[in-house]
Amino acid sequence: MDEPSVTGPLRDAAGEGIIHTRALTKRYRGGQLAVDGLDLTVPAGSVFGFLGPNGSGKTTTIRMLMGLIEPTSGTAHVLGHPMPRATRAVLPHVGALIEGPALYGFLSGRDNLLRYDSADPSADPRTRRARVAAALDRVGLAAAAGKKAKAYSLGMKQRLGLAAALLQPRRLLVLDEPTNGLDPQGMREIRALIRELASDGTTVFLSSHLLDEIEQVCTHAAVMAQGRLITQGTVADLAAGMRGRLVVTTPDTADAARVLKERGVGDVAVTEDGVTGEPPEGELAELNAALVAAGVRVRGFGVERASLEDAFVALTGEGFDVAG
Ligand SMILES: Nc1ncnc2c1ncn2[C@@H]1O[C@H](COP(=O)(O)OP(=O)(O)OP(=O)(O)O)[C@@H](O)[C@H]1O
Repeated sequence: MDEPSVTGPLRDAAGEGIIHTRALTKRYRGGQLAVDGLDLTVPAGSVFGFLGPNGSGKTTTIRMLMGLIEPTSGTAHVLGHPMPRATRAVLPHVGALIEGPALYGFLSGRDNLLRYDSADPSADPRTRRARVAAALDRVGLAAAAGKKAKAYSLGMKQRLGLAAALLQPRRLLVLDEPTNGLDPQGMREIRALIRELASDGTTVFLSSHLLDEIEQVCTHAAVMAQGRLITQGTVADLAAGMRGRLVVTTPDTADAARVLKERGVGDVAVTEDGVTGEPPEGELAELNAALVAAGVRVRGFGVERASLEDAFVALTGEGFDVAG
């Protein structure tokens, strides 16, 4: 048996990331190329957003990372070990919430976790009750622990799934669309919980098709489209790569548009309450002064930061118009 054992501190192998893939590729039997030559590096301690529209290959990638399916070609390392070869050694250090938690509706939240933990050969039965109580507390389900899971809201079920992932100390949490199907309040709660989990050093890898979710929660992101990696980096760098947009709020839109064009501003567009354009290379204050000198009543003036959505559209040439 040449399966590597995970002893001592798990490595961020040679600084190569908690997750590291090279040319990772999956072609399903039907011929569908779901993941195509993926090179992914997830830094230790990051909250890493894996972003892409439905069908872009996120779940397939996660299933390869977790050793659930074999890649067609390429390699994947998790915590410094090759997957799927080291699956049994690596998975006890990874908390995963993939495709919704599998719950028994007739059991209470607490009993679901007790049952889940007792199915884990690496879990110590002597500390089981205490660990279950701590995990329930962590996700804010202590008060509802005795309720049957079928009476839980979707958000509570999702929290219970997270609690299951937290029953043991984890180096890495892998969450596949953790807020899918939740209402805005439920989404806020799960996002706050993810931030909190990350603040104690756990690396979190989460997939999402929601750009604003990635912007709110993640330090790093990778963008997928049609099985291919479009870009990866810090969220700040991805958005900063975009130049943003000049926004002038004014009732005098025609005059404002004329002045901006005269001053060489590109892509000038009139909106309901003003004019927008490409940010100028030169001094912003001079442009503002020119508007005022031309009698334009300027009520707001500035460059709006580009969003990750702008970055995505610019990178892929597509909108990010996918429904929940
Ligand atoms: N078991 C399978 N057999 C054949 N094709 C598959 C299988 N699973 C996924 N696919 C296809 O592979 C592509 C990528 O799917 P995948 O589920 O990885 O994308 P995703 O980004 O996770 O999307 P979603 O958010 O909808 O799950 C899709 O075209 C999908 O139809």
